[in-house]
Amino acid sequence: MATSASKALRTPFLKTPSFSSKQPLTSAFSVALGPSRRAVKPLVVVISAAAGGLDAKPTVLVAEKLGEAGLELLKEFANVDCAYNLSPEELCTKISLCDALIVRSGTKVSREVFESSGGRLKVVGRAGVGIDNVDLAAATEHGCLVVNAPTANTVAAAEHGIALLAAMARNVAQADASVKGGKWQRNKYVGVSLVGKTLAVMGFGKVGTEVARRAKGLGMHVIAHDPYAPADRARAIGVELVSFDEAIATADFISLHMPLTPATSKVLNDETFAKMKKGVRIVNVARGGVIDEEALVRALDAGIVAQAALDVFTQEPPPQESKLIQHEKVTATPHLGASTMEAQEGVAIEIAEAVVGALKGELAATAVNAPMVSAEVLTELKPYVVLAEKLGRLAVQLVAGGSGVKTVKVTYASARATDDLDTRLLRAMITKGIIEPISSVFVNLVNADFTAKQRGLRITEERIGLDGSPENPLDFIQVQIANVESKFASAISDSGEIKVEGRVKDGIPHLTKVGSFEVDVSLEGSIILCRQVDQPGMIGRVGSILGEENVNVSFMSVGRIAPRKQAVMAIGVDDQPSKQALKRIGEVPAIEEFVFLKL
Ligand SMILES: NC(=O)c1ccc[n+]([C@@H]2O[C@H](COP(=O)([O-])OP(=O)(O)OC[C@H]3O[C@@H](n4cnc5c(N)ncnc54)[C@H](O)[C@@H]3O)[C@@H](O)[C@H]2O)c1
Ligand SMILES: O=C(O)[C@H](O)COP(=O)(O)O
Repeated sequence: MATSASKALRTPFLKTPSFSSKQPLTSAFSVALGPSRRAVKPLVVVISAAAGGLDAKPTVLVAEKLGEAGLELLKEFANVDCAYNLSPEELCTKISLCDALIVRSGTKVSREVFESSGGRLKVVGRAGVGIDNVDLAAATEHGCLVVNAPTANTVAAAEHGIALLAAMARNVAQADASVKGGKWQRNKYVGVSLVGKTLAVMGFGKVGTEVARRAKGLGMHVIAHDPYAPADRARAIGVELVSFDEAIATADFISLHMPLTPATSKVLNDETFAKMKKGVRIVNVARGGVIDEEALVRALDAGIVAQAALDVFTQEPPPQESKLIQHEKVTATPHLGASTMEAQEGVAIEIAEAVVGALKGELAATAVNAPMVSAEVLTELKPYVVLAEKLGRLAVQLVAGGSGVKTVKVTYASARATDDLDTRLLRAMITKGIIEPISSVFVNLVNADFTAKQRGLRITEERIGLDGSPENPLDFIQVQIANVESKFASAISDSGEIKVEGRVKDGIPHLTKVGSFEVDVSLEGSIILCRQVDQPGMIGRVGSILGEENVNVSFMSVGRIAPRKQAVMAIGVDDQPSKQALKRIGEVPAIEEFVFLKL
């Protein structure tokens, strides 16, 4: 609680916003391996999640079958509730008792799920790649981290794609059904060869790349379309990246490997089927929604598409009477791409480690809805992260009640090149520091920008380039709040904003400027700021009041404009002073205003 007195305004102990008790925010890294197996180390920020009390274990709801090794890992750290085939209503009811949720593709993690969690759900783990069944916007708005397991099922999906490609080309499934039906139709099931044929891989990511590699081994000519894939990665395995139109117009086989997004939804439709080579064959192990399924039935009937092999469907399971799955030219499997023993074991371990790591606030798995910050950068920024949050907390507590905080300017002074200083984490922590003391909202790296925007808080960032050694990422951080009045008038800078500035010294964040006054107090415990007429004995007088009131002083510093003129005294205290102690400080004749700020 911030408390202040301004003799000029005669408003001692202004009522200020209270702190809500929230779970602590800790930072963690996560590590993901991309298709090139290069380590990418995204940062995630999650909350220790023992909602049942400090010592209670967190609860993880596993809503779809997960490999045993993953469950064992989870059980070492959390209470694990395996509850499969929950209805949406049952999931919403259960979720309020859970800190983490693990799903595969069969569970819709809708906005209602996040709303029903009452803020307890901190991590959603998707045991697989596709996160189209998770409402990411809702997760972000609720500060819930979403992690996935992006690498463990890549090979399984690619192998299933190749299996479908070959099975389709040689009518394996249809011929098998025919033999089991007592027939021997050798002429009916004459297939087509793969060798020498052109395969268009649509989506040249992890699975697409592995499919391309394998198809080349089968002697196919492989082209790929992916607007975001680097050409050199394709070239390295002898694949040419081409436009969408060229890919679909020249391919004998098309294999789909892009995510389902607004841009890829129904990307194969009447119009695009019409541009394909007559007799093209299509494999889909990506997502059903990338194909307009009714248009595919028309294209199959018209002979534009000779055959399709589908592992995924718009609706899963598809209705039994679906013309598509009943079509004799269609081979269908029930979303089996990731379903190998090896992949499921790998996915289970990958997601369990990610979720446990996230719940612990340690190294966690891949964050889907948080910015990526490398592990090295995070280690380096750690003390500045603390500084950023504390400066935000200080600045907002200096705002006079009734002044709405709308515009915040953050200045980073650094000798580093602009592209060598990632400030997203710092901005998120300043946002947290500013918003949390004045609301009941929980802010973390996941929802900081969203929460600021929602509250109409505009945070602008500016860099001051310094000469000198770029050894330290930052020299100082300055937070300014414009267009507000302050309950501590001395915090207003010459240009009219509340201004606080801080530096990291020996790994400890320090407050080094308030308004136009230089101070130096470590940002630990709480702070009392006093403006006084500079004169001998002030430190002693305030110090003895605090001593008599049993408040331990950790630090004291005086910043003044000139000897015997106005000065600001910053006092670091370990304990919260009583109202009586603050009243006595306010009664010291030379003190013109003071404020108590909780960090
Ligand atoms: N059937 C299964 O069981 C199964 C298993 C694993 C993955 N999948 C699905 O396969 C797909 C690919 O998975 P991944 O691990 O390779 O993902 P990935 O992110 O590594 O690759 C996806 C690629 O698609 C590209 N892309 C995005 N938009 C595109 C567009 N408009 N056109 C073309 N390319 C586009 C991306 O640039 C990326 O390179 C996902 O939809 C995933 O859910 C299915
Ligand atoms: O996106 C994925 O990882 C695959 O579609 C696998 O989904 P599943 O975990 O439901 O098998």
